[in-house]
Amino acid sequence: MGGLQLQQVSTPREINTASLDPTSDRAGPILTATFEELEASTIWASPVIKIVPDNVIDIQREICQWTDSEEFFNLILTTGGTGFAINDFTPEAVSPLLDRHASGLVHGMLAASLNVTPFAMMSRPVAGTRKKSVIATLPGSPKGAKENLEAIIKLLPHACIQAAGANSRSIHAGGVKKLEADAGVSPAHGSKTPKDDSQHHHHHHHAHAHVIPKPHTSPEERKSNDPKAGPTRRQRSSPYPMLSVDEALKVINERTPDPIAVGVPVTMAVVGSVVAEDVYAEEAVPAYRASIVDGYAVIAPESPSAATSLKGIFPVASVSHAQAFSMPPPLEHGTISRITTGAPLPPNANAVVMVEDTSLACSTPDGNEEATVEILTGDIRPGENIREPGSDVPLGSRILSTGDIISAVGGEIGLLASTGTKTVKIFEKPCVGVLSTGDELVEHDDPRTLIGGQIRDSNRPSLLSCLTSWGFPTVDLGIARDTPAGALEQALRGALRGVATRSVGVIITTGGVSMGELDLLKPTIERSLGGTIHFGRVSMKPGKPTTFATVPFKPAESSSNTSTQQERQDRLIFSLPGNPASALVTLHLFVLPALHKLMGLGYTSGEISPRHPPPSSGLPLVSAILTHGVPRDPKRTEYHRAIVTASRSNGQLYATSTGLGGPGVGAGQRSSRVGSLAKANALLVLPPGSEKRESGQLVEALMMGAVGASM
Ligand SMILES: Nc1nc2c(c(=O)[nH]1)N[C@H]1C(S)=C(S)[C@@H](COP(=O)(O)OP(=O)(O)OC[C@H]3O[C@@H](n4cnc5c(N)ncnc54)[C@H](O)[C@@H]3O)O[C@H]1N2
Ligand code: MOO
Ligand SMILES: [Mg+2]
Repeated sequence: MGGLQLQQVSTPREINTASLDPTSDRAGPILTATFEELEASTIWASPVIKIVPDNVIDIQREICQWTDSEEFFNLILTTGGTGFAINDFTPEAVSPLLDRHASGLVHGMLAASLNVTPFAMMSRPVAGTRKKSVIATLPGSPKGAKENLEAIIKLLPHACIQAAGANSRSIHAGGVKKLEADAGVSPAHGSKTPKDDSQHHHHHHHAHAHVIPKPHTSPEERKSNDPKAGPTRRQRSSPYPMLSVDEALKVINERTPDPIAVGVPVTMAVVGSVVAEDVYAEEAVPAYRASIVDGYAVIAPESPSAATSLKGIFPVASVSHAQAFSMPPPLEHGTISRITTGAPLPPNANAVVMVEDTSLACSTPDGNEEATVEILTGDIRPGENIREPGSDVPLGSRILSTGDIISAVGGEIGLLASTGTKTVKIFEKPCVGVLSTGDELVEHDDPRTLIGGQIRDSNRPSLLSCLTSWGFPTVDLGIARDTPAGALEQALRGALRGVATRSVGVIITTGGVSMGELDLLKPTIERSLGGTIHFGRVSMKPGKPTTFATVPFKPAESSSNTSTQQERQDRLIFSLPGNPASALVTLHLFVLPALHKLMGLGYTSGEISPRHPPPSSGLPLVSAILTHGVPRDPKRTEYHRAIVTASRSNGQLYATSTGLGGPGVGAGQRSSRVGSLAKANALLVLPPGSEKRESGQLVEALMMGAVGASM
C-alpha cells in the first residue's frame, strides 16, 4: 500500500455505526472488521480512515489535528511504517507527540505477535497518550495489524475513558470493570458507563472522513453517485427516476412511521396535538345545581295556576353567591333566596326568577338589606334558569375522542380543564431540524456586505417560520458547507444524533440535490450515512430535485438507553431544492403530510362517522376561479403561488397570482423568487399542458393560509 493509514476511533460506548467504504488499503477494513468481530464495535463509533504520505510532518500534522482540538478522537491507530525499511518512520513521527508512553501496550502487542512469528522483532511499535487521546502504531501488514489490535482491544475502552479524563472511580463501579472481566464489550455495558460530556463529540470523527474509490470498480460504477467523481466523470443524467407528486406522496406516507402516544399533563403545551386515547369526564360539569341567572331561587309550582302562581311578595330568607365554601340552607315554602349566576341552588328550590322580573317590596330597618321582594311574573316553571349537575358535561361521558385535535380555538382544552382532567394521551409531535447547505451561504443577519457569489440564507428562516407556525418543535441546524469534504456528512450526523438533548426526528435540508458537482446531499446520505433514498426527482415545478430518504435508527446514536420511542424510529430526511421558492413549496407539499402523519392527524381507532371524517393531512384543497389567465408548464405539474379570497357578495373563491411572467424581468413564479410566496395563501395546482388556463376558469388550490374576504 502506498500510504500510511491512520485509523481513528471515537468514544468508547458508541457503536460503530457505519461500515467503511472499501478502500484501496487492506489494513483499514481488516481493523474495522476486528472491531466488529470482537463486538467492540458496539462501543466504538464509526472509524474514520485517512491515508497520509509516509513523511513525519504529514503524519504529525494529521495526528495533532485529531488530538489537539476540542473535538479530539479517543483512539488513533496508525498502520504501517513501523519496520526497518527506508521509509519507515511512523514511530519517529509519533514518539515526540506522546505526552506519556504506554510501554504496556507496546509489550502486549509485541508479545502477541512474537507468539506467531519471530519477525515480530522487526516491528518497532510505540503507544501512549497525547492530551486526551490514546495512540498506538500497528504494523502495516493486515495480519500483523489485526494481531496487534486483538492483543490490546479489550483494554482500549478503559484506556480511552481514563485518558479522556472520565471519573475512573465510577468507571470501575460501572460498566468498564465488568467489561474487562467479561473480556467482551456489549452495548449494555457501554450504556452503563458513566455519562461524561467530555466524550460526547459525536459529530466530529468524520470531519476527516476520506472516501476512497474501490480499487476494482468500473469507471461507470465509480462515477455513479460518487461525490469525488469530479466534473469529467460526473453523471450527465440523473440516475433517479422521476416520480409524480402523488407517487412521491405515497412513498412518503409508506415510509413515515405511525404516531407515538405519550401521556402528558394538561397544560398549554398540548394545544395543537392530536388526542391518542378517548378522554372521559372525571368530574361532572356543573358538579352541583347552579343558577343560570342573577335573581331569586324559588319553589315553583309544578303546574302554575292563578292560585299557585308565584306572583306576590316573599321574604328573602338567604343569599347564595357563586363562591367556594358554603352551601345555602334549604329553602322553606313561602320564602325565596337571592342568588347570583353560577351559585348553588338552595336545597328545595327548583327555579330561579331573574332580578329583572322582581321589585324590592321592603328593606330591613337599617335600609341595607332586602326584607321582602315582589315577584312580578307568574310564568315560571320548575327547572327554569337552572343547570342540573352534569348537564354541561355528564360524569363519565366522552369529552374527546382519539384523533381529535386539541385546537387553539380553546374548546378542547376548555373541556379538559373544566372536568379536572390531569393528564391526556396525545401523539408526540416530531421535532424537526432544518439545515441549509452551500458554500455560498451567509447568515441573513451577517452585517458584512456580500462579496462574490455570496447569498443570504433565506431558506432556514422561511422554513423554520412555517414549521413553528405549524406547531412543531424545531432545531436550527445552521449552515453546512459543501467543502471541505466531510463537512456535510458531519453536519448530518450531528443532526441524526439529536441536537442538544432533544432528538430530531425529521431532518430538512435545502440545497445540493440537483446535478452540480457540489450537489452532495444524495451521495452523502447513501454512501456515508447508510441511508436509503426513496426518491430523488419529482415531476413538478418548482421542486424537481426534491429528495426523500430514511436513515435507520442505530441504538448507540441515542444519548442513552433511556431513548424515547421517537428516538428509536427511522429518521426521515427531506432534502429540498436550494431555490427558495422550491424549498418552501416542497416543504408544504411533502414535509407537511409526513409531519401530520407523525403527529397523528387523521388517526382514528374506532369507526368514523361520515359526518365526522378524520381531518385530512397536508394542505386542504379547494376550487377557485382565476381572475386572469395563467401559463402552464408543458411537462411538470406547476404549483403556482396565488392569493385566494372569498367573495363577500357571492361566496365564491377567487385566485390571483402573486406574479406572472416567464424568464426575465418580472419572472414572478421563478424558483429563486421567494417573494412569490409573500402574501400567497395558496398553491394553484396546474397540471402540465400546452394551453394556458384562462381567466374565469376553475382551478384547484391547495390552501397554505387562511382565506381573506374580498368585495
Ligand atoms: N443541470 C441541471 N441543473 C439544475 C437542475 C437540473 O435538473 N439539471 N435542476 C434545477 C432545479 S429545478 C433546481 S430547483 C435547482 C436545485 O438546486 P439544488 O437543490 O442543487 O440547490 P443548490 O445548487 O445548492 O442551490 C440552488 C440555488 O438556490 C440558492 N440557495 C441554496 N440554498 C439557499 C438558502 N439556504 N437560502 C437562499 N438561497 C439558497 C443557491 O444559491 C442557488 O442559487 O437546481 C437547478 N439546476
Ligand atoms: O424545480 Mo426547480 O424548483 O424548478 O427550480
Ligand atoms: Mg445545485
